[in-house]
Amino acid sequence: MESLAGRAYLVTGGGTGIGAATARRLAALGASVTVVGRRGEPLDAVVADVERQGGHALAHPADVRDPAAVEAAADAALARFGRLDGLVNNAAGNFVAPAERLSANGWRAVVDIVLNGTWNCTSAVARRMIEAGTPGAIVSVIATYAWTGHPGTVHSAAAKAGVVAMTRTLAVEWARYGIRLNCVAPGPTETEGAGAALWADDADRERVLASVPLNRFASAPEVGDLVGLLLSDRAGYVTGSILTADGGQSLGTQIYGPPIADAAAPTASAQ
Ligand SMILES: CCC/C=C/C(=O)SCCNC(=O)CCNC(=O)[C@H](O)C(C)(C)COP(=O)([O-])OP(=O)([O-])OC[C@H]1O[C@@H](n2cnc3c(N)ncnc32)[C@H](O)[C@@H]1OP(=O)([O-])[O-]
Ligand SMILES: NC(=O)C1=CN([C@@H]2O[C@H](COP(=O)(O)OP(=O)(O)OC[C@H]3O[C@@H](n4cnc5c(N)ncnc54)[C@H](OP(=O)(O)O)[C@@H]3O)[C@@H](O)[C@H]2O)C=CC1
Repeated sequence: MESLAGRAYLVTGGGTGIGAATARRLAALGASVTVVGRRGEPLDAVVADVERQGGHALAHPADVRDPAAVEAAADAALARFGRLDGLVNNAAGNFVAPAERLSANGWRAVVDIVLNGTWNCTSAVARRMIEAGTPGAIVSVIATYAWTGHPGTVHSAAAKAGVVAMTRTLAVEWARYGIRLNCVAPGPTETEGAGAALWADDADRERVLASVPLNRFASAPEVGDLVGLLLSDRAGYVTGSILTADGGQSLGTQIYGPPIADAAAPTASAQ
């Protein structure tokens, strides 16, 4: 099993869903975690949880769209834990809107959080690591529609594609500092945020489920595990890569022969 003992990471969107599960996972692997998000309350709950398990965590409310607030978050993490070994870019905003009805502000809100926010955090954390001579790793949580596209979420698809290009560019540029950058691309994952934004009713959920060959949603902790793996030394030769964990969704569904639902295959479990 990988270990992150003694290391310190910043996790954006660390108060809910995949971000909270990731923060808990990193803490369980021995890392100190600074969780960042706009609302203080969910961040505090994650910190309390980590501390109950004997770990170390800090809540720092900040909007990733605000470069000064992100700089302050990185400073607070350094001041508290004395080092920064990397970052998880997990904060995001999303909603379904037909592109022809998407307002300029709607586009800007999502692209600012996902693309500019990722840059603000990546730049703030990496500059401090470079200055301190600390090698480390950055993982950004994207979505497979960064390369397939996704009708209904053009803002998010375009922004996540930008994060992929940023990751690949900086993986080469910052290799000389020992900083690895990778992405995790989860498929539909059971979280309140995604549920509200993307599959608000049963019919939507069923449609999403039917698009996944493994026929289930991912859980937030299993995505958090993969982030932990990519941050760890077990992935020490992995950089500029995308780890897809989407139950096969981006490969499409069977269109020839009988529908998969008619076959007597068991439902895949999380084990
Ligand atoms: C495979 C699955 C992949 C999953 C990926 C995920 O990311 S899941 C993660 C999911 N988790 C989350 O998404 C959690 C975080 N999400 C959020 O904070 C919000 O959803 C946010 C992204 C809108 C940002 O909030 P904010 O306070 O910065 O912004 P604001 O409220 O001021 O609005 C700005 C503009 O957007 C407009 N607009 C908003 N909604 C809709 C809509 N449904 N329809 C149309 N338009 C909409 C709104 O009208 C306004 O434009 P206007 O009227 O001025 O022209
Ligand atoms: N769930 C899914 O099916 C999938 C999710 N993903 C990706 O996983 C990541 C996590 O999503 P998920 O856990 O599902 O959803 P959540 O809505 O739970 O997570 C989004 C987090 O981002 C934070 N956030 C949003 N805007 C900002 C901002 N401007 N500044 C700082 N923090 C912000 C939110 O906290 P707050 O509101 O307090 O700021 C929240 O904690 C996202 O990158 C998403 O795109 C990818 C593929 C599938």
